[in-house]
This record gives sequence, C-alpha cells and structure tokens, in this order.
Amino acid sequence: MQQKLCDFIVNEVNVGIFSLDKSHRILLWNRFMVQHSGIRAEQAIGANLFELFPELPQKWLSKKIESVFVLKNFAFTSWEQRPYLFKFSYHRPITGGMDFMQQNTTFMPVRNESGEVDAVIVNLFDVTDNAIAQNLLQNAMGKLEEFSNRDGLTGIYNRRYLDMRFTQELERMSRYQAAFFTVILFDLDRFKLVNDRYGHIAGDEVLRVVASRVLTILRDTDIFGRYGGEEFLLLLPQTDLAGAEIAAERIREILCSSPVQVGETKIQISASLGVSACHSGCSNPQQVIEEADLALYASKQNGRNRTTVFSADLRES
Ligand SMILES: Nc1nc2c(ncn2[C@@H]2O[C@H](COP(=O)(O)OP(=O)(O)OP(=O)(O)O)[C@@H](O)[C@H]2O)c(=O)[nH]1
Repeated sequence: MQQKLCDFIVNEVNVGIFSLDKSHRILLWNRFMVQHSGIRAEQAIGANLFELFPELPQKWLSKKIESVFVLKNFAFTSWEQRPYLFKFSYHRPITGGMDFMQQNTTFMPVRNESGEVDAVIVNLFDVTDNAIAQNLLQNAMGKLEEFSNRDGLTGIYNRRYLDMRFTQELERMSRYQAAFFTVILFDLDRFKLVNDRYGHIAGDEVLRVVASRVLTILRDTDIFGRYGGEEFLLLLPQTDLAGAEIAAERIREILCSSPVQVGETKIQISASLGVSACHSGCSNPQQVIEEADLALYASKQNGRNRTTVFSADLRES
C-alpha cells in the first residue's frame, strides 16, 4: 500500500523526478519526465542518461552528480545560473522571450544500509512562470530607470543624469591620468520671441527639433541632454578643445541650416555656444560649466549664432 502511494505521488506530482546510478544509468523516470521529454519510462529506465540526451551539458552535469556521490550531500542549481538542464518546450502565450522551460534542480543522495550513496535522485522544478515574472520586473525597472534619466519634452537626457555622468567622468579622469573631456553648453537665441510670437506649444516643438537635429551629428560616446529651459549641454569624453570647437560649430550650423516647420509656420532659429575643457586636476564640475557659461555669454554679447571657446580673459571682461 505504501509503495503504491509513493508511486502515485512520484508520478502525479508536477515535478520532474528521475534517479541515476554511478554510471549514469536511469533507475527511475516519472510521468513529468515522460510528458516533457517524449521518452517513455520503459525506454528510459536502464539507458545511459547522456546517450539518451546527448545535448545535455555532460561535463558539468556529471561533475555535479559525482559530487553528490562523493560528498553525500544535496546539490542545487538555479535557472539564474543555468536556465535549463533539459530543452523542454514551454507552451505559454507569454514567455518573455524564453524558448524553453526554465528549471531549478535538486540532486539528492540515496544511501544504502551501509551509508554509501548508490543512487542520486534529481528533482526538476518548472520555474518558467517565476523566471518570466522576474524578467518582466527587471525590464520594467530598467525602463523606469531609463525614464528617470530622460527629459520629458525632448527625450534626451535630463539635468539629473548629466550631473551624475559629469561626476563619473571626473572620477574616471582622476583614476586614469590620460582621460579628459570637454563640455559644450548652448542656448537658443531669442527664444522668448519664439514663444511670444508663435506660442508655447510651437516653442516646445522647436525644442524637440533642436534635440533631434543635434542627435543626428553626435558620436555614440557623446552625452547630450537638456540642462535647463532652452539650454543644452554636451559632455564629450576623450575630446580636446579643438575637437569640441568643431563639434560645436557643426551643431550651430545644423540648427540654423533650415527653419523649423511647425504646422504651416516656418521658424528660423539659431544658438549661441560656449566650449570649455576639463583638465586633470579639475575636481569641480561646476567650474567647467561656469567656464562654458562664460564662453556662451561671450557668444551672446558678440552677436549670437556663434561659438566661443573659454579662455582666462573671459573672466576679466
Ligand atoms: N516653449 C518652451 N519655452 C521654454 C521652455 N523652457 C524655457 N522656455 C522659454 O525660453 C525663454 C528664454 O528666454 P530668455 O532667457 O529671455 O532668453 P532668449 O529669449 O532666448 O534670449 P537670449 O538667450 O538672450 O538670446 C523664455 O521665454 C522661457 O519661457 C520650455 O520647456 N518650452
């Protein structure tokens, strides 16, 4: 009666159960294993596991099994380390990009009367639902973080992110002597007039177009964001002042190259830019931005729609 009950449980439980002797011969193969592998118990029992499933990671798995025989202890694996042992398909409409059933496994030693381990029982748990939920959660967290770094209007980075990256770049500079970077700060010219003449919604559209135009000419490593209302900031890692000036001029040219179309209206825009550099020994991000701001101010003073590179004499003027 007890044996019957055991057999019943082993077959009805929704867990894969099979056992192996020292030479990896299969001694037990429950219904879960039959259903998911398509191999009947009569075929499996007596067969060598690795001959029956040549796709199994033999080196790793035989080591794991061997450790249970030798140490006489339980062993475990989780889907996070190794997503699955057997390539069992998983039939669910939402699989979160997972092709196969995700599995946790437990290896249990079976001792004989003299205390020696003469078989290992392997339990295989289908944890696909958990894995999907965890992946969805991680994706959502990733999106949330990405979202918190973005400016809601333009989609480029926001000031919080720029400040964080600025600090990181400074740390990188103090760690690696060879690292350096430059900053471009730019501000749209007479943007108040755009708002006053065409309305705030048109002004918003202009800001979006500015961001998308600049994005088309940047390098992958450049970090570009909206620093304030109509003020934008770029961090250019491993770029010297001459390179930054070229980039700034490119930005200036693309912004005034053609008017921004908002509905039927064409709005001509331009920007004033300031460029400054962060040298080794520079520890204060604010100082670099201040210097870029002084240079930007000089561009405004000298007629707008121009680029100025920071130099010490700008402090005096
Ligand atoms: N539409 C819109 N306007 C904004 C936004 N943020 C700031 N502004 C506007 O940008 C304008 C900035 O005006 P000012 O600081 O006087 O500068 P300016 O008119 O660009 O003149 P100069 O910088 O001297 O060339 C103000 O009218 C702000 O209301 C925004 O998110 N959307």
